Amino acid sequence: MTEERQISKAVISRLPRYYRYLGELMEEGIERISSNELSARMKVTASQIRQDLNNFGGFGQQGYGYNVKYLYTEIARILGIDRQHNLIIIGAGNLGQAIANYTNFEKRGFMIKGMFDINPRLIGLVVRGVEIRSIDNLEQFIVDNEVQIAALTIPKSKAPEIADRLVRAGIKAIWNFAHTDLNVPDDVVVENVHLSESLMRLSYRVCSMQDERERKEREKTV
Ligand SMILES: NC(=O)c1ccc[n+]([C@@H]2O[C@H](COP(=O)([O-])OP(=O)(O)OC[C@H]3O[C@@H](n4cnc5c(N)ncnc54)[C@H](O)[C@@H]3O)[C@@H](O)[C@H]2O)c1
Repeated sequence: MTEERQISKAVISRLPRYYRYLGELMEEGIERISSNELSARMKVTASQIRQDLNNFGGFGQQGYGYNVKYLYTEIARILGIDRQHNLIIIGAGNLGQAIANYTNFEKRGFMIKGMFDINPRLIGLVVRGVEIRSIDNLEQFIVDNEVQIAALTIPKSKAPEIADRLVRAGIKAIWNFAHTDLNVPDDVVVENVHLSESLMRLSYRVCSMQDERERKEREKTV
């Protein structure tokens, strides 16, 4: 993974989208694609695509385009989704159970090994084959199951304390859904997922468009 360290965060953040489009191309039986065709599908400029994909030694060939399967496999390798990651979910409420019920994570190599909660009414229940366990058994479970990633779907007031426990137990990656920023050591990565922030961005865009339409209407009537 040494060469990947130089790739900018912006490029890395775009790779999952390339991966999704390439997967769709493979499903359609398309074996190769030019940057122009990919650009039309993805609605990003062909030069952006060339720049992004050139980071990996240029999978494209003049006059041939990109080999879809090769690019798909390489991006999977770069993202590390060609290997298995063991994952646990902390907080087996609405969101935790929704994540456990989603089957596609396993197809990407993310194996949900266990769920943890403090609610005695939930402990012992099984969600799509994944048992909900007492948080008391967290540390031992992490070691026994070589868990690398923990999804945090607990109230924000509990998140810092649980994050500390996870880090002490050896967790290296936290998928944080709790609405709070976590303080973790440098060798632990956190990916925050906040649906409400995404909705706020959507709100801004829809309101801006509406304001613009109203401004134009007013100009017409003046
Ligand atoms: N990031 C997002 O986009 C997003 C979206 C929805 C909800 N959330 C947040 O995710 C969290 C969960 O939401 P929800 O709707 O599933 O809530 P929920 O109340 O249904 O589930 C929370 C679960 O966490 C458990 N819990 C509480 N303290 C715990 C602890 N110390 N250890 C283990 N388990 C503990 C509770 O018993 C409960 O089962 C909330 O903080 C919510 O604000 C985030």
